[in-house]
Amino acid sequence: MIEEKGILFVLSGPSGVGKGTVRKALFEQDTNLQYSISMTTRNIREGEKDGVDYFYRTHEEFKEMIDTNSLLEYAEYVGNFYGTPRQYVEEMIEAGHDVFLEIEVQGAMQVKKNFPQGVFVFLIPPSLEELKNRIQDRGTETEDLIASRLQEARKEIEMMEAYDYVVVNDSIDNAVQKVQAIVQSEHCKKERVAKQYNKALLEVEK
Ligand SMILES: Nc1ncnc2c1ncn2[C@@H]1O[C@H](COP(=O)(O)OP(=O)(O)OP(=O)(O)O)[C@@H](O)[C@H]1O
Ligand SMILES: Nc1nc2c(ncn2[C@@H]2O[C@H](COP(=O)(O)O)[C@@H](O)[C@H]2O)c(=O)[nH]1
Repeated sequence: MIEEKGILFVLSGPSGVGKGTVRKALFEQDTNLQYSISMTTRNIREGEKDGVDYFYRTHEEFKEMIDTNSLLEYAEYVGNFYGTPRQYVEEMIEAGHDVFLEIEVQGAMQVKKNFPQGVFVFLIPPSLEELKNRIQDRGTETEDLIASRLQEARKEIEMMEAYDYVVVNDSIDNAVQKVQAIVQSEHCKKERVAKQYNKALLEVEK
């Protein structure tokens, strides 16, 4: 019989589009998904918690993770490093759990190269004006950093064709519903493939 592995979902999109907001709302509905907490060298923001929002690390500690091949992917983004701890993701997937990554585009493309069976979802804003308003209203970045993140956003949006799905985050409810539908549909696909495979195996064994 085919071993049931978990599905790796990757959510990307420009900074401020609402990835974290959509993911948190999705996790309130879908308790079967496991969130992979990333490592970062950026400073902790007010209200964030180490080990919940990120594992906050020094540049030296992050470099050590790179050197020991402990990251599934990593990227430098607007002056800081971000990466996905490899062991957690691999163990969860092997054990049959679905894992959810919330990462920027360079990292997502590394995952796509090494783990093409993943499901890649790109979240876009209704407009660039609205994206700017969302980052500004969040109030976590200086004007300079907002400008750098918006500059990155233009490059990132050009990459959306590399993704399996594109979802517009117009309202949070709409976006969550669509991402939830993607998760369910990928599950149905996986179950159908497993059933077909197991049926074919039984035929061969007859
Ligand atoms: N559909 C929406 N309509 C209006 N505001 C939204 C919507 N989705 C998210 N927001 C708001 O936009 C801001 C940015 O959202 P969030 O922090 O989730 O973005 P993000 O993509 O995770 O950003 P980053 O990549 O920088 O971590 C937040 O203040 C959030 O409340
Ligand atoms: N390549 C990766 N990108 C990541 C990871 N964790 C988060 N991110 C992305 O970085 C930017 C900036 O995040 P912020 O918290 O400083 O606003 C954003 O697009 C995140 O999704 C990761 O492990 N790898």
